Amino acid sequence: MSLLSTLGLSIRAGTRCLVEDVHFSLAPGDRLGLVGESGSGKSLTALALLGLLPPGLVASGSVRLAGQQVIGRPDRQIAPVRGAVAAMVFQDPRAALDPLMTLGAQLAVPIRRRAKAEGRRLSRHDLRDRKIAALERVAIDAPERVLAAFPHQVSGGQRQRVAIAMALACRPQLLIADEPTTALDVSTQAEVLALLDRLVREEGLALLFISHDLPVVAGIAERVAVMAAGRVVETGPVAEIFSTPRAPYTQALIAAARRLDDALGLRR
Ligand SMILES: Nc1ncnc2c1ncn2[C@@H]1O[C@H](COP(=O)(O)OP(=O)(O)OP(=O)(O)O)[C@@H](O)[C@H]1O
Repeated sequence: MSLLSTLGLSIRAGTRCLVEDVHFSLAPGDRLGLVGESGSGKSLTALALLGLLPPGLVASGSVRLAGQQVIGRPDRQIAPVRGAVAAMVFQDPRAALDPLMTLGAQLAVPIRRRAKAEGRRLSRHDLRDRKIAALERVAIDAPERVLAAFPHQVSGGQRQRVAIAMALACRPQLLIADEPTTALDVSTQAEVLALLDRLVREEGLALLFISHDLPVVAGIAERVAVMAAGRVVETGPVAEIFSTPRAPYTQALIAAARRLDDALGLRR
């Protein structure tokens, strides 16, 4: 059974259609990249998958998450499915983190929620051990210091690592990562991508990785869906999309990536 499947997913703001007729599916452990230029509808698609569209936007069609229909269901019915199955990492970890709470207090929230779902009570000692283990899992040096810090007191890369640790603390089956490295400098981007790649592999997670950057997507996903102007224009295995892109928009994306490689002297 698919973990996530969409069929004819459309999103409207009044009479304006922002996303149209999107369909794809993810089985447990699959890694799908959703690529497209800014404004093509990637983020709205991701939000609609979890029933998290902002007010004023309306989704139609079908989204099934772990067998449950998301579209048209009230949030109180979707929230437990969402919490048990999926977690999301965003472009700007500052938006996902509370600036007035220490990172340790924020990390405690999903750890406690997970323990409660498993019917366990955590002692202060257990909670601390789990917080440290969660930060070690995302390769944070000096976890004690990071737990005591507020978000502005650590680097952008460390903030994103904490956000990833919080997402994984829910023990999801599916991780949705929306431009998770775009706000980071180039060397930190590479480190966070390598970390995500390792964690997804080790935990056997399904991954929906969203980016405007086709080479980045190609490095982490097995299949790619290319979006342009609110529609999926092409879907296929990464190697096939690179070697024989059919849609003119995909051809242009690949040509642009190759020109950049040439300019940087990365291709011979
Ligand atoms: N709340 C909203 N109300 C109306 N239109 C919106 C709203 N949010 C997004 N849009 C519009 O929907 C379209 C798709 O936006 P979306 O954020 O999904 O694009 P994206 O591909 O994720 O782009 P980016 O990479 O820049 O985040 C854009 O034209 C955007 O302006």
